[in-house]
Amino acid sequence: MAITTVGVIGAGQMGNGIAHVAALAGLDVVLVDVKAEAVAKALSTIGKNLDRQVAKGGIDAGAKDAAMARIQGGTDMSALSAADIVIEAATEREEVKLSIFKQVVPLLKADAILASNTSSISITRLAAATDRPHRFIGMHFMNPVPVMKLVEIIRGIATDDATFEAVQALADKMGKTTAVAQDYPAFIVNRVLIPMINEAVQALQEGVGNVESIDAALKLGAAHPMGPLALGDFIGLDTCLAIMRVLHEGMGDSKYRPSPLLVKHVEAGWLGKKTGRGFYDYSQDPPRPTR
Ligand SMILES: CC(=O)CC(=O)SCCNC(=O)CCNC(=O)[C@H](O)C(C)(C)COP(=O)(O)OP(=O)(O)OC[C@H]1O[C@@H](n2cnc3c(N)ncnc32)[C@H](O)[C@@H]1OP(=O)(O)O
Ligand SMILES: NC(=O)C1=CN([C@@H]2O[C@H](COP(=O)(O)OP(=O)(O)OC[C@H]3O[C@@H](n4cnc5c(N)ncnc54)[C@H](OP(=O)(O)O)[C@@H]3O)[C@@H](O)[C@H]2O)C=CC1
Repeated sequence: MAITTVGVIGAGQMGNGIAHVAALAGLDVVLVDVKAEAVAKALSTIGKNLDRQVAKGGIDAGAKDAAMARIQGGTDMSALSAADIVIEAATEREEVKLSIFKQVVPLLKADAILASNTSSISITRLAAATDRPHRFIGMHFMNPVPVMKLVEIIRGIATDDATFEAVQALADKMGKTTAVAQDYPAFIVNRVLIPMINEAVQALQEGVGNVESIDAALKLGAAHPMGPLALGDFIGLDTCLAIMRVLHEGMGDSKYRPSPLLVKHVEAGWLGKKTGRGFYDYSQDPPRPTR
């Protein structure tokens, strides 16, 4: 099945990145969110990120304009009826995703693929709540989507071969390399990465180091491009906590216990870069460590 139109649900940091890369790959994109402001912000971010690629000589201005023209943004879910595949990239909460699928499934083409960009939630369980478990799959992009090479593909227990092959071909067309993960809590990347971030928060809580020393230690001592606390802020601390909770519950092992300091940050609404404060204060330039 040839995919020419991609629907994206959720115009946050991942949704805008997925729309950006799909449009640049020559696909038509329908980007929907519950809030018109989120769609407007996403379109503006995509424009800025494409400008950056033009300025660096990666693409020409014509390619930017053509990509922008291929993206139709809005709040009307019925626009997704044109899509050959819909990639759900809304907030990492199972009840949000389930309510989206309930609303969207009746609008889709009979043979459309439904994919979730979930960071951690069972693909089999999400698929079972739709009318098409065989055409449901995990298509997990990494942040920032225009930069990171990987797409993790997660098959649910019912995902058929045609769906898997179509999604692998789509990832190729979008210039990504794929890694296949089995459907266990948080799959591969986040099974390893998010407990590392959680451990850095726990080390901060215990006073093993401060924000600056913990991030410097991993950047300079283990060649990570960002320190774990800056990376947590970049991902979103709400998303990190949601993933830890899925791991904790799904594996039933106390080693995945979320750090109480991570919980407190989320309770305070200090979700990281997207809210202006996390382990760093982003109102300062450069961002200032908060502890
Ligand atoms: C939670 C999950 O479910 C899964 C996940 O995604 S986990 C998170 C995975 N991501 C990571 O681990 C990211 C780690 N960090 C990095 O790789 C780097 O710090 C970074 C790529 C984000 C920034 O790199 P940097 O060298 O500090 O900055 P900078 O030089 O400005 O940018 C490098 C390139 O990325 C581009 N870029 C940076 N941020 C970007 C963004 N948000 N959107 C688009 N492009 C971006 C820049 O234009 C630049 O492009 P060129 O190479 O063509 O020049
Ligand atoms: N952040 C990351 O590094 C990565 C995240 N992911 C996954 O991608 C998904 C999105 O994450 P991310 O982009 O960071 O999150 P964001 O918080 O940036 O964006 C989520 C968007 O979804 C919107 N939304 C919420 N409910 C609905 C709904 N019912 N219908 C349509 N849109 C809705 C939100 O609106 P509002 O703000 O109004 O709630 C927001 O605009 C999550 O599943 C996450 O786990 C995957 C890889 C990396």
